Amino acid sequence: MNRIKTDICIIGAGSGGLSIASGAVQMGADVVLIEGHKMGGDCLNYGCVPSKALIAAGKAAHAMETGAPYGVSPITPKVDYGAAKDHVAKVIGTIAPHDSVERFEGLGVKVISEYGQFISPTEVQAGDTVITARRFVVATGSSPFVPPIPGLDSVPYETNETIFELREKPKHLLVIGGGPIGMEMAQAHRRLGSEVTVIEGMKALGKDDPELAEIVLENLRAEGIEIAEDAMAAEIRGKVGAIEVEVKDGRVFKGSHLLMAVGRKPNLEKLKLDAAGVETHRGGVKVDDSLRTTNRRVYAVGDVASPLQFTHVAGYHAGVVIKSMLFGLPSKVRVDHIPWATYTEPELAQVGLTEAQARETHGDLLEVTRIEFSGNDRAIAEGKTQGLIKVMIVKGRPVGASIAGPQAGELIGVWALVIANKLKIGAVANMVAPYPTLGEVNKRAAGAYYTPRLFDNPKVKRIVRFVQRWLP
Ligand SMILES: Cc1cc2nc3c(=O)[nH]c(=O)nc-3n(C[C@H](O)[C@H](O)[C@H](O)COP(=O)(O)OP(=O)(O)OC[C@H]3O[C@@H](n4cnc5c(N)ncnc54)[C@H](O)[C@@H]3O)c2cc1C
Ligand SMILES: NC(=O)c1ccc[n+]([C@@H]2O[C@H](COP(=O)([O-])OP(=O)(O)OC[C@H]3O[C@@H](n4cnc5c(N)ncnc54)[C@H](O)[C@@H]3O)[C@@H](O)[C@H]2O)c1
Repeated sequence: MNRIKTDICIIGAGSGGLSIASGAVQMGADVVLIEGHKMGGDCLNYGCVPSKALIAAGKAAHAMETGAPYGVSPITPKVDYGAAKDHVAKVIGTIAPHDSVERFEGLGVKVISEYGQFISPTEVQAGDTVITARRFVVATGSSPFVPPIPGLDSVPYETNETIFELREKPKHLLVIGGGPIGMEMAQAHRRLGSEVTVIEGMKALGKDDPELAEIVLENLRAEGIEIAEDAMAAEIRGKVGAIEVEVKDGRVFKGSHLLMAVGRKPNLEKLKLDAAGVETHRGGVKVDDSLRTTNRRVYAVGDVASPLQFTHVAGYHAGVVIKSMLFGLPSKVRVDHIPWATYTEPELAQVGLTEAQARETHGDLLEVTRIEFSGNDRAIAEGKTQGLIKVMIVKGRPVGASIAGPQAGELIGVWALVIANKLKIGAVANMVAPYPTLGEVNKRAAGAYYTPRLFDNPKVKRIVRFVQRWLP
């Protein structure tokens, strides 16, 4: 057995583990990084990167069919689904060197390509190496949750770990789960020429503001995607090419392929956390607000420790634990400033509280400004006027923002900045936005806060009339 002593041992080389490894080693710590499968984790190999690449292929196809309003004759694109998957693989391949063993070893990290498991509160074994470390980080991510729906064990199905390698275009894709994975994949496949049915047990895009989610769902339906809500999958039957999903109320949906997208389960099995005295709960590793587990030497970050399962959250966690592990400084996580975006078209993005959450927390103190994209000149020029931004404001400070519309994922950045730094709404209202940009909706949403205060205010009118009388 080889033995290594190090400052920091990280288990899992996905978004969280890689960020910690590169940060810690470049600041002078000795770092061991253990990865049992693919460097880059879910985001690079089975998540964000391939999904956005497939969405890009779908957009290219969709553009060919929707040129008429611009004077460009629409044509039905000839989609080579396999070639679209080549594009996906190429994108992964382009980004992969950044997350590779070679790059990390070049930075000075010792990378071990094995699964790791705790053998004591201060030791992890990976293959034939035992690592003793001052601090450990569990960054093992999550995997697709596949519920025990009767019949599913005898029917072929895809998950996010297999769909990006599928080469034959599904004639009719059934998607169980109307969350971000389900809806992004539904639209990409529809645009690439598959029929698509989404079967959602409750409300599709249910974690977002329902009014804004509806704008997206309306557009997806208009593109030909069938979205069945209140449709909890109860039984699955059939074989490749002929699959049936029966939902609780007896409705039956038929398709050729099935994608399971009903949420995630934390990757805990291989870790033997008991040996380290690290406790878990249903959602993953139990952590305090410094991301420390019940063993104070062990931290946990990213999907394995967070209900907010996003790459940027894993990256944010990395910063929090680096501060604590490397400098021994107090460091706590916040969740109120975490944005997210779903990359359908139109996109759907959120930071802070939704209107309903803000109403519940702040009651009558809440003011909500609303601006539709239909009044934005750039949106009009591009023919993308479907969209709405809402900003939730309490005593002059935004506590949440929700956007459905073109590039909502980019536009939410301004509100993420404002909420992270607890800025006043005036910070956005005072900004000069270049014309004509979609970003002007942010400024207009901030300006709308002042509209009743300035334009519908008799006191302001009296003052202006008074000053005008005396001005030379
Ligand atoms: C289809 C899809 C699309 C997504 N799109 C987005 C998006 O657009 N934007 C966004 O922000 N997020 C997106 N996500 C979520 C994002 O991928 C995750 O939040 C992110 O990857 C979590 O990072 P992580 O470091 O916690 O885990 P991961 O990236 O999953 O990395 C964990 C790593 O640990 C390894 N591992 C597990 N157990 C062990 C062990 N015992 N020993 C050694 N190694 C181990 C795994 O092999 C894996 O490589 C998407 C997810 C999916 C599935
Ligand atoms: N753009 C992004 O940032 C992005 C994209 C994809 C995934 N992700 C991350 O991955 C996570 C997982 O995504 P997801 O879409 O798998 O999960 P999710 O939990 O967000 O959505 C799953 C959906 O499946 C439904 N469901 C559960 N059981 C069902 C059943 N038996 N029949 C029908 N419907 C059922 C749920 O009601 C829910 O709406 C997300 O929460 C997010 O953190 C992010």
